[in-house]
Amino acid sequence: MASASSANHILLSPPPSLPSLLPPPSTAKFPHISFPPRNYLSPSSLIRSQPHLPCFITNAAALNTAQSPNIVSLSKTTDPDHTTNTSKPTILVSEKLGEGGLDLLRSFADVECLYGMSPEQLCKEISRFDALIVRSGTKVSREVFQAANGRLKVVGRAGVGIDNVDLQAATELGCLVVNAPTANTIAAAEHAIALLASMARNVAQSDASVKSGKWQRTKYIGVSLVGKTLAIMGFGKVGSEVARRAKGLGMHVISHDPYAPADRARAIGVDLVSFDDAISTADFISLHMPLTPTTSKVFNDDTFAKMKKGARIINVARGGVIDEDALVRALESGVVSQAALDVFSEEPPPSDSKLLQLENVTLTPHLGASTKEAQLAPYVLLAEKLGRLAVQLVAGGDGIKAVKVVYRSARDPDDLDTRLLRAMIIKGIIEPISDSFVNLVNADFTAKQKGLRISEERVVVDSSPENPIDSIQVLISNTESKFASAESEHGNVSIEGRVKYGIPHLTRVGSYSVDVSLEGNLILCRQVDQPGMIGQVGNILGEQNYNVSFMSVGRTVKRTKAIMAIGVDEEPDKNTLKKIGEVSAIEEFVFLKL
Ligand SMILES: NC(=O)C1=CN([C@@H]2O[C@H](COP(=O)(O)OP(=O)(O)OC[C@H]3O[C@@H](n4cnc5c(N)ncnc54)[C@H](O)[C@@H]3O)[C@@H](O)[C@H]2O)C=CC1
Ligand SMILES: O=C(O)C(=O)COP(=O)(O)O
Repeated sequence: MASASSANHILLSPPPSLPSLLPPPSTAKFPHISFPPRNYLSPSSLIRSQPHLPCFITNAAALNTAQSPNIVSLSKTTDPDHTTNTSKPTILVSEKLGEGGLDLLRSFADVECLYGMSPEQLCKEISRFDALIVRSGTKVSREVFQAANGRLKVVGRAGVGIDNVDLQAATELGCLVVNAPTANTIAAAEHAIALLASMARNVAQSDASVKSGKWQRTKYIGVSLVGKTLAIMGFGKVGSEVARRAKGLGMHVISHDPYAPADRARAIGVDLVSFDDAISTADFISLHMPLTPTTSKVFNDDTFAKMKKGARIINVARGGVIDEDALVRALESGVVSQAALDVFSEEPPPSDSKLLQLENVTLTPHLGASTKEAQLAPYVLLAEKLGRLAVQLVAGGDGIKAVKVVYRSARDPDDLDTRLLRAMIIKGIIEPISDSFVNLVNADFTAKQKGLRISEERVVVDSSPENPIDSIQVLISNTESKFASAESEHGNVSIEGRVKYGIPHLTRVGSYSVDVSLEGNLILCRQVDQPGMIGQVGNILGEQNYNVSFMSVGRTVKRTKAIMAIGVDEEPDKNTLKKIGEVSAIEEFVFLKL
């Protein structure tokens, strides 16, 4: 998949069987790295909000490090005149990212956030930076790469679409471009469905009408979705999620995508059809292809003319795939009866854009990726916490040789890219017992160096396909636990966790079920399952003013043995822990720092 062509370039072509963000074959020369489709575990959210790692490092993990000179050199910064060396790389963030993400970037780089720059300002500033992080609002043009004067090594796109980055110029000028293609997939799909349903029922229009004092029940009679045909144009990550949801609404779903595998579509009950068949038979047309030279203005006078009269269009992809003047004409003539648009060829659209004036158009300001969930990476956090917890359960910690990770998910195992999770588990295991700083780039290498073998298993389970992962289990074999109850029947130290309501939870220790959020500190006790245990331990902690944040009791058989998981805000002193250990019904206990 990856190949290096010269000292300064990382060249990647999409995996042969997978659709890429870019149209094959010409883009194989671009230095853009894309991940397999339907990988919900990408680090997009990291860069957006809680990054343990920035996106460009993440993407570099797809490569052999020997093939990634740009990444390697990022840690050594030279000014444009090559006169001074600084120890930290410099990163320019030109659009808003979450504070957690910025903090992490700041831990290894000098980060400057300059939001709302004009193109001229960006060109003026860029030569001071080794890396640039953008979202969809910054145009990284040839001029920007040229103005960088050779210093800019990587452009990280915190999101999917990389149409705002001049990839050709990046290639020519030796700059790596990476994106984070998956964390906002669900957000974008849900937004498409929101627009589909609200358009069909005139929600935005009637809302404005009621708020202006009117009560127009007849004017806003809508159309039903059930039994209608929806054409998904671009059956990639977002498109296929829209398809799943539309099937749930009782729609007949077809799709056009020249590169999508038919069996993947069939598995969701979607027929892949030609472009003309899709647009001529659909009642609703939802756009999910990338903006490329091939797809630019692919919806134009000619194609609108082929549509079923009165078709309705949703665009959560890119404004540029539609010729907006042609759309206005189609809307005015009734060829297209309604449109719901999240994206525009120019953002924000100019105030005199006709699209802003037509009542049969619903508009949102590029909100596709803007959900709280798309900005978080709870699974990544879960993975790290499980690693951290597992290592603390091992007697003598650093003797760990083999770790097995079991990912349970309703999704096809081939769709589960676990690189980031594996890296975070390794980080969680290694960092507490060594001085190493582990990130996605060096995780596998560091594990190998420490003689740690990591094996992974993906198990399909019957759970909600909405969740990328149902649970993650970390097993450490050939070792003794300092908390014997954490050992499974096969003698492995075993813990399991899930993301619940967006928060990582510990759900199993050994063969005991528990249910505690992985925050703060944790005391695990095994005791005789009898009344009054929670009170006794709670009192000991309370007497010393230690605040208990949660408690959960798990047992295998009633009135025999139970595990109590107690969350505490602060680390109890030795004396308090000793007192807990002296409670007669408590057989063993361990204090764990999360
Ligand atoms: N509104 C928003 O906030 C968001 C917008 N997006 C946009 O959605 C687009 C799709 O995102 P993903 O599904 O993650 O990308 P993806 O790469 O998984 O899917 C794109 C699909 O389009 C197909 N395609 C390429 N050329 C085509 C053509 N001429 N006709 C039909 N299909 C074609 C590809 O084969 C691929 O299957 C992104 O490129 C981005 O521009 C993505 C996330 C959020
Ligand atoms: O990820 C994408 O392609 C998007 O369109 C989201 O853009 P944003 O990061 O919200 O500016």
